[in-house]
Amino acid sequence: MRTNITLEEALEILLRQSPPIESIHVPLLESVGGVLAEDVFCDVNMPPFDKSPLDGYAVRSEDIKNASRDEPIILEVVDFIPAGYMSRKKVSQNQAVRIMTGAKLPEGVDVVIRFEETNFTDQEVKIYNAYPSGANISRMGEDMEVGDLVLKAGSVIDAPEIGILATLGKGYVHVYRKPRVAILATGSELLEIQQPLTEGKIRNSNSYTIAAQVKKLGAEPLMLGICDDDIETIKSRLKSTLGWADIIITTGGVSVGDYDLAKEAFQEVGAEILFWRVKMKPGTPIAVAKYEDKLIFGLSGNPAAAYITFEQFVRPIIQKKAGKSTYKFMEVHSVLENEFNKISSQNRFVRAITYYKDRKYYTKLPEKHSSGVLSSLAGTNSLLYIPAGTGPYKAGEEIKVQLLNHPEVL
Ligand SMILES: Nc1nc2c(c(=O)[nH]1)N[C@H]1C(S)=C(S)[C@@H](COP(=O)(O)OP(=O)(O)OC[C@H]3O[C@@H](n4cnc5c(N)ncnc54)[C@H](O)[C@@H]3O)O[C@H]1N2
Ligand code: MOO
Repeated sequence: MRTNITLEEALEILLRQSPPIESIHVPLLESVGGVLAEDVFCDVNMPPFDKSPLDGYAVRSEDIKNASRDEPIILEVVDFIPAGYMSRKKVSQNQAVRIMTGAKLPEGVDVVIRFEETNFTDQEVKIYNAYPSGANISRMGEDMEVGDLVLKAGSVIDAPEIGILATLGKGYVHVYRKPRVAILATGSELLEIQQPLTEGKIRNSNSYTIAAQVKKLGAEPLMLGICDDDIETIKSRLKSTLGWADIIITTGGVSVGDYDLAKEAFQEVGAEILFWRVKMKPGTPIAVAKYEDKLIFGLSGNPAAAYITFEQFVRPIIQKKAGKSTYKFMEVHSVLENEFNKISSQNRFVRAITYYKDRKYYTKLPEKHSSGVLSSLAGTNSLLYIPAGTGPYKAGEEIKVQLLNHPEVL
């Protein structure tokens, strides 16, 4: 078992252990939020024909090359083409067709002129300007061409991707199955959230915070409830979910206390501990084990430590298992608005609120930031990264923050 490793080493070990899970075939709209498991190539030109992007008149540029305000060119209107219909006529010299947005251009024309720039009757149209050949025409294939790689495996499916897949006629799509994440809160001090508080007890908030984090990533959480600091109970809860879950997260019981039993329980159900303790604050005592192709994360019971270590370690693994091709946060340089005096011998993440104003990022830190404090996480959207040995930081200094709601753009 490796211990006291760096953040980078921990992530490398975890990413190595996390191939994507299998793909499934789902109806198009059910794929929203999922990750595409196949490269999608275009098999139809879009648009499939040269079309008019305007309501107006399709004409021959040659006929109108001498048009001016004082001496407009008059063309004979020989047809009318609504979208969805096509003209059988070939447009000849000094002729025009009235055409609607989206309609296929008839043979012979090479310019479309919007209504507002013309004067017209049913029989003829007056043109006041010359236009170069090709003006106001949407060319066949200008959006997508046959053979184009339009969506890459690993892309997250959002509304635009759904539109593209619909354009290509895909009623069903291959996506990676959502990772299943079981969550167990260990600690004899814990009560279910509906229970009234009794002496020495607190409610289990961690499972809910983590289930929300899992849900936000598009994965499937399953809360296994609370369990006493009793190794047999922890083991039986783990065993009951090893068949279902791709990832198990426990909170509490990973430090060095008499009742810190998580690691032992992981080993006794047959999992191999990959590492215990990472050089970071908060959440140092994190333990991770591997059981077949599943990972078991033992996170600190401290609510903010659990939240932050989830973001650093569990989130990238859920994303990688879900088939995503990016699983880092966007990192930006930002101006610190308040001072941060703590000097740490370990890398530290501090919850923060980061905003953008006048072409700069600014970051403010809530007053409370200890790993046992949950309340000040509310409203935060970023983590200030403090490398080991640096600090104190003064207000106005430039610092680096991770934006928790923005993935890195490749
Ligand atoms: N002698 C030492 N003691 C501790 C050390 C150490 O190095 N030496 N490390 C400290 C650090 S740092 C952390 S972090 C904690 C981690 O401890 P555990 O992971 O074993 O967590 P617990 O002791 O079970 O709980 C910590 C704290 O969080 C509360 N908690 C637990 N579960 C929940 C839950 N589901 N919802 C809300 N709150 C929860 C729990 O009551 C404790 O107050 O160890 C330090 N000790
Ligand atoms: O590692 Mo602990 O979460 O700092 O208190």
